[in-house]
Amino acid sequence: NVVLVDGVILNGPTTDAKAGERFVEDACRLIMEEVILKATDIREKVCEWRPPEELKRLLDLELRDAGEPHHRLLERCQDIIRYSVKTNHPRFFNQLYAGLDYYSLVARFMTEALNPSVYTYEVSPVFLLVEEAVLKKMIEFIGWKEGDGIFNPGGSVSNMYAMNLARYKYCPDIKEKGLSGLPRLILFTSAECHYSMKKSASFLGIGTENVCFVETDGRGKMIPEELEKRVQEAEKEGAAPFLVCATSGTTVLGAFDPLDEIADICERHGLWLHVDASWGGSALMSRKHCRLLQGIHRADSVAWNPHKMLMAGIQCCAFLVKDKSDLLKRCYSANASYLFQQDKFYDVSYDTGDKSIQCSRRPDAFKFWMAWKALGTLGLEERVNRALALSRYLVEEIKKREGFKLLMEPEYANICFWYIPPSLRQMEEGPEFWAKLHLVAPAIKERMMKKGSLMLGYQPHRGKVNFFRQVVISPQVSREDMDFLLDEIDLLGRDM
Ligand SMILES: O=C(O)c1cc(=O)cc(C(=O)O)o1
Repeated sequence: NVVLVDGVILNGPTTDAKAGERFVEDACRLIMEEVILKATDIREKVCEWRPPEELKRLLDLELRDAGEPHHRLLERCQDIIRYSVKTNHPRFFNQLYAGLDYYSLVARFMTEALNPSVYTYEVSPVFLLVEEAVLKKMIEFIGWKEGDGIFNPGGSVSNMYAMNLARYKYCPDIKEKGLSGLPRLILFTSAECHYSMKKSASFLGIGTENVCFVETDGRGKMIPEELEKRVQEAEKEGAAPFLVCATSGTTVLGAFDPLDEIADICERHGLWLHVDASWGGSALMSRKHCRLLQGIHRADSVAWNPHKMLMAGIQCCAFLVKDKSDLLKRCYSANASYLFQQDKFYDVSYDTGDKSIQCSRRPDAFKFWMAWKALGTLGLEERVNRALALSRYLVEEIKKREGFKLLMEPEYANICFWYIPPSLRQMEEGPEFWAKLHLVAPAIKERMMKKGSLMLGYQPHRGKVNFFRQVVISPQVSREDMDFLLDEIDLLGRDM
């Protein structure tokens, strides 16, 4: 007997599971062949550049009334892969993330298929325990005996959490009473800090005018004496300093702030110390390089993104808090009765989702856990050490090559340099020289993307004209790739 409600047949399932399963199998085969097997093949192009208007036509993005047959969908999947940048490619150096970790990729496949939301133990028993285990281990590497934390959708969100948590610690009433009646809160960070400091200050209603950008030295490191001076000035003005955000591994230069000296100042003035180690935090896994973050155990909170140097797959971002009480939960919880029932049959302290500003949340810790489980701490340490050794190799090669000029001696995996084409090499380094040099990197970048041979970031930075920023991360990158990088830039730019 057919059951009809509002003209809809309710008997039996409607989706054709068999067809769907076949589509999944075909699509997985396509992904294996077109992405994974080619991911590290340097004969493949890093990108298949097309201008936006042309790409819109090629992809036929319009959504229509009628669906499309599977064979047509598979063709579209092929196009989408073809025109997507191959961030796994050994010569993708464009961002602070790169490369393919096979173990974290499997974790990503699994969580996409399982599709959990990490708010309660009842829905995500495994992934909540995985998150707890990973946070615990990361806290150990920071040097805290215990603490708290949560995985966030981005390092910017972690920095926002830190700012809000520091403010909440400073005046807990804000959660209920809001901003009215607050003193003029001031936070301090370095002139090299991540742009999410400004985003966070505006988003949280602190105001970007109340972010004090402390001067840095020639290598991009915050000057403690300058910080002390700015804090005292703010106190004299009757403002309310509450937070210092230091950076371990700045975005462009890869600079590490002197954390011990900064922590001394925070202790003296009773300020929350947040360390944005989104990029540099991974050096904590290396016994050789962890000294870059000397003093990080004195921080009140840390942002650390395993999706960067440790290749856990975008996004994988931990926000860690030294306070082991339930400060994080008190600050963010809203006790939704339909998720965080207190009368459940199990220990509800495992329902950790209320520590987050999010409701639905992806199991991002699992990507990192799988890679860590596969490689071990020693394998991850080796990954960091190799990336920094390869960086050192490149620095020495640049020093040997005519036409390449380092901005500075790097501390980490960011190698910033100019390429000076032969036409400019005899010019005196005056305004005209710099004006002409400013045009070189963007032009070489255009040529490399249209050729698909390489992707490397460039930027102007604090008065310096456009320069390249090479970032070394992936174990699939070889010395030969470093040589290729310099050869290719010279090949693409020598006629400029
Ligand atoms: O997560 C990243 O890969 C990332 C985050 C940034 O803020 C900036 C950059 C970058 O400049 O490449 O990368």
